Amino acid sequence: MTAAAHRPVAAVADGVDPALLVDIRRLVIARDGRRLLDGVDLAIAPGRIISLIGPNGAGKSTLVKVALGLIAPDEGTVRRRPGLRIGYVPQSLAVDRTLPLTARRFMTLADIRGRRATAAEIAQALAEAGAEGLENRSFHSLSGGEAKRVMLARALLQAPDLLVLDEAAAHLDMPGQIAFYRTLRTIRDRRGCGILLVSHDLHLVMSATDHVLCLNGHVCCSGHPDDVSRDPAFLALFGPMGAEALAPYHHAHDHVHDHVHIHGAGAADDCTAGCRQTGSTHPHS
Ligand SMILES: Nc1ncnc2c1ncn2[C@@H]1O[C@H](COP(=O)(O)OP(=O)(O)OP(=O)(O)O)[C@@H](O)[C@H]1O
Repeated sequence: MTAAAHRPVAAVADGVDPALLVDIRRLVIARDGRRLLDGVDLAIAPGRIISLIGPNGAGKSTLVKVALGLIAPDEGTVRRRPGLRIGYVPQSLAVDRTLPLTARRFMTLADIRGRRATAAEIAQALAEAGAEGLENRSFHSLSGGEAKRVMLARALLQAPDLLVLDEAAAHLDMPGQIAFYRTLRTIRDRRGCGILLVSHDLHLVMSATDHVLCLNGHVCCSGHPDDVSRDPAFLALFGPMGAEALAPYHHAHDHVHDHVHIHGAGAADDCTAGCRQTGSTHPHS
């Protein structure tokens, strides 16, 4: 964590919705004279699953770091609900394979507000994450899917108001991804927590998400998955394969990009074709 992580973020004086877990407005993050994020709004309410999608280098991880409080905004405001508890599930963990480490030990590496988790709490969290009975397994022997669920269980120990998952379904096969997203929805339903996902898996993201934010430095489009899937900006970014992965959607764009996007296979050369911004994730906008 950098020194910037400890800098206080600006508070929004007016129009604050105290129910929001995270409230980001007109965010600018600039590095080396380049705006990595430009004018981004993101509001995360309890009980909502929000997915960040976008091509490589779109700023998804940067936005997550801002939401987590690891990066302070250069412009704009970031407000987190006072006392907000965040559970973070990384894409993967680099754990020294020479270290003997059971799943239980792994889960106690982080304190729960100054104390160690009890065996019962660990068992309960593992069960909720769909990793029941893995306590005594070597962490290194777990499959990608099992390790992901143990990391989710560890995040649940924090009784999070907000779960943040970076590349939630990475390293999981299709059945594993479907099952994992189903687990996330169950957790959301049971706990009422907000969930912020970063994912490259358009199909699953769309099927499991309440709200999608399509980033490419700025918010290209956002809204319900059905709507985003018909947005010309989305189609320009992700091309025919993206269009196939998603239901058609309606969205008007009123800005024209002045830069070329990084695209996946089959994508258009850029998203100047009708890419005009009207979308916002913010209920106040
Ligand atoms: N500290 C930094 N200094 C300069 N540039 C940075 C810094 N951090 C990130 N970037 C750049 O900002 C852009 C966005 O990076 P970021 O990791 O947020 O994208 P991403 O959408 O998560 O990408 P990916 O899908 O490839 O993981 C990239 O071009 C990256 O090189």
